[in-house]
Amino acid sequence: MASSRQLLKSISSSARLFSNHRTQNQTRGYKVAVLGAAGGIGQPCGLLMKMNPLVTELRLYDIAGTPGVAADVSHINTKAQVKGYSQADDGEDGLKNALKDCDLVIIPAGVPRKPGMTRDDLFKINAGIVKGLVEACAENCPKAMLNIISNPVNSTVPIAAETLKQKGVYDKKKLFGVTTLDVVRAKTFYAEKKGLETAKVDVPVIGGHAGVTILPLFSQATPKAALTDDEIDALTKRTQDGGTEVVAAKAGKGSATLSMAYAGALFGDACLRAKNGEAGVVECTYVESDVVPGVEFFATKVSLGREGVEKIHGTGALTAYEQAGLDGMMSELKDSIQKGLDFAKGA
Ligand SMILES: NC(=O)c1ccc[n+]([C@@H]2O[C@H](COP(=O)([O-])OP(=O)(O)OC[C@H]3O[C@@H](n4cnc5c(N)ncnc54)[C@H](O)[C@@H]3O)[C@@H](O)[C@H]2O)c1
Ligand SMILES: O=C(O)C[C@H](O)C(=O)O
Repeated sequence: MASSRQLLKSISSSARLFSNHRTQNQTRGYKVAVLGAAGGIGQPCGLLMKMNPLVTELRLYDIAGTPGVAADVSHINTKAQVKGYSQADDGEDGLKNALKDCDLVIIPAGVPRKPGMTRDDLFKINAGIVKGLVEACAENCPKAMLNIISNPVNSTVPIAAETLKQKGVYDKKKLFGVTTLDVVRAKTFYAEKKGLETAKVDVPVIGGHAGVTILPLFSQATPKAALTDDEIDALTKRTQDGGTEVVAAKAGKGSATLSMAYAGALFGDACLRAKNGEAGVVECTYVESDVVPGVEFFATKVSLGREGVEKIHGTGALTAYEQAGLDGMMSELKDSIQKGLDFAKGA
């Protein structure tokens, strides 16, 4: 068992995940808000963003409960100043003040799945929550990068895009659906299967974030390891069903929270590093894209820069199995995008 000294050492070296680049770039400080900050994802995500040296102000917003979360997180001895805002304590000003001039807004607000539900079953409640929060972002921090975690991501990102358009502040370079957890899972499952060092593994995941729309590209995984067709099929299905695996294991107590907070903090950090001028920041993310004809939003590898999306990469060469996966997701992805756009347009 690790001694507490070893444990602390390992936590601080994970914290260096967030700080390796800072010797080369002049470090600026950024204002970051987490909306839904008292929730299962919001609390650990707030904690991880408090550990990020690029964050100077961390605003934690939820309907209720955020003053307690903020007081707790604020005692951690890193430089970010933490403040909690809630509708219950601050009324309408809570959200406004949480968002004022933010550089990055991370949104895990909304209800999670229970066993037997699809992500689309969350649309009824979460669509309105995301629309309302994005309207407030448009009014209070129109230049912020927005990281949308709330499900169904395939629809909530189009809702956010349309909402920002209606407010006259849409910048497609700054709106991201967070699909990092799919990448995290694909890397973990591939490394476990092939006995590889997990930290050195990369697996791109394209498409969207629900069932068959999640398409891991094991043909492009690095380091390369031989995989049989059956292994590829099993790894692909496990990645697509990763969220459902957690929902089933939690047996009615929600969906992935800790691994999502980790993934959300990694993606948030990538946005901040790019904003801070670090070169070569590339992440898979669901953005407005013309890589695949017929769908307006799609996840592939994206190079990030100071202003957000710098370059959207293509899918790369696909195997016949992957091409079939891409063809097979199109109608679901199209429908989910249209559903989001229609909702935001009030159609
Ligand atoms: N993108 C992904 O990969 C991914 C992964 C896991 C979960 N999720 C999604 O993230 C969302 C949150 O999951 P969770 O487990 O944290 O749920 P949770 O219920 O534990 O927390 C959600 C929080 O959002 C808050 N909230 C609701 N409406 C709000 C509003 N209008 N303003 C501010 N806060 C509001 C709630 O009060 C609650 O504290 C769900 O929709 C879930 O499906 C996405
Ligand atoms: O599966 C869910 O409902 C939550 C999330 O989208 C996940 O992939 O874990």
